[in-house]
Amino acid sequence: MPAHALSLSHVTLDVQRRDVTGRTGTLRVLDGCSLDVAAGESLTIVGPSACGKSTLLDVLAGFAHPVAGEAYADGTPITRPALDNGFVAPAYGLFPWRTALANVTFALGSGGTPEAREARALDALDVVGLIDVAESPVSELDAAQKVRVSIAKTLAHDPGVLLLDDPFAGLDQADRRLLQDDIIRIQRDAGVTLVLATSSLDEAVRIGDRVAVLTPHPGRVDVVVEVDRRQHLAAAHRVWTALQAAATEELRAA
Ligand SMILES: Nc1ncnc2c1ncn2[C@@H]1O[C@H](COP(=O)(O)OP(=O)(O)OP(=O)(O)O)[C@@H](O)[C@H]1O
Repeated sequence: MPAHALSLSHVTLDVQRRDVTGRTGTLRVLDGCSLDVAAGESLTIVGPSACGKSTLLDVLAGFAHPVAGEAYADGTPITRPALDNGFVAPAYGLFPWRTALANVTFALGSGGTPEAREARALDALDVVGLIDVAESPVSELDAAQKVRVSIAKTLAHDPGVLLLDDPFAGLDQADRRLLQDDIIRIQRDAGVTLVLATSSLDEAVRIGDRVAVLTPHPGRVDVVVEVDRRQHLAAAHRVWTALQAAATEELRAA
């Protein structure tokens, strides 16, 4: 599948919330967010907790719908989830009693022959480095391997886009590093457009060609920092400065 270009144009999104007294109210989660991601580019999103990173990914995945503005894939409005708009579901979406191979094959649905589905699933498991444990039940895999199965489930659909929501949170530092390197390789080899939300500044700068910094309450795209690989530290410093400014603003507003 060719990579898709994504864009958000002045996206504003509200959710209905119920407070402790049972009264419902409207919370503005995203406010006028605009962002362009070129086909084949890798963009990471970073920002303080609850600033709207997951919601922004949900809009790109077609799971959440703006009250104003629009999200586009290759210029076409994103109105519902599409399989080639590959959202990587968290690892807890796996069937633990099934093998890694069965989990990935199951995710492919019923199209084509069982042999063709199995071949695609094996290819995807090979890409994420799990061919040797393809026949192991997911319950026997470690946390990092479970994340890899989740990525394989999405890759098996040959998506034009990979959307990842803090996929490596909770993994230890070494596994996290290995998975970061792998996602960089997978994105380059497959040529997909990658959008990854993360709570880690280091991860954002390592993976992204550009890093979008979100400010909270409501979520706004504050700055987008271009990452020059030769000037890695300079990019990290610019993202950190933007994050500090967002945190200071939040403290003042509180
Ligand atoms: N469907 C919903 N119902 C109620 N509140 C929601 C809903 N979706 C998002 N929110 C609220 O919107 C805000 C932003 O949530 P979101 O999960 O997008 O932020 P985030 O940056 O991904 O957070 P974190 O880094 O903690 O995962 C939060 O205050 C959250 O509680």
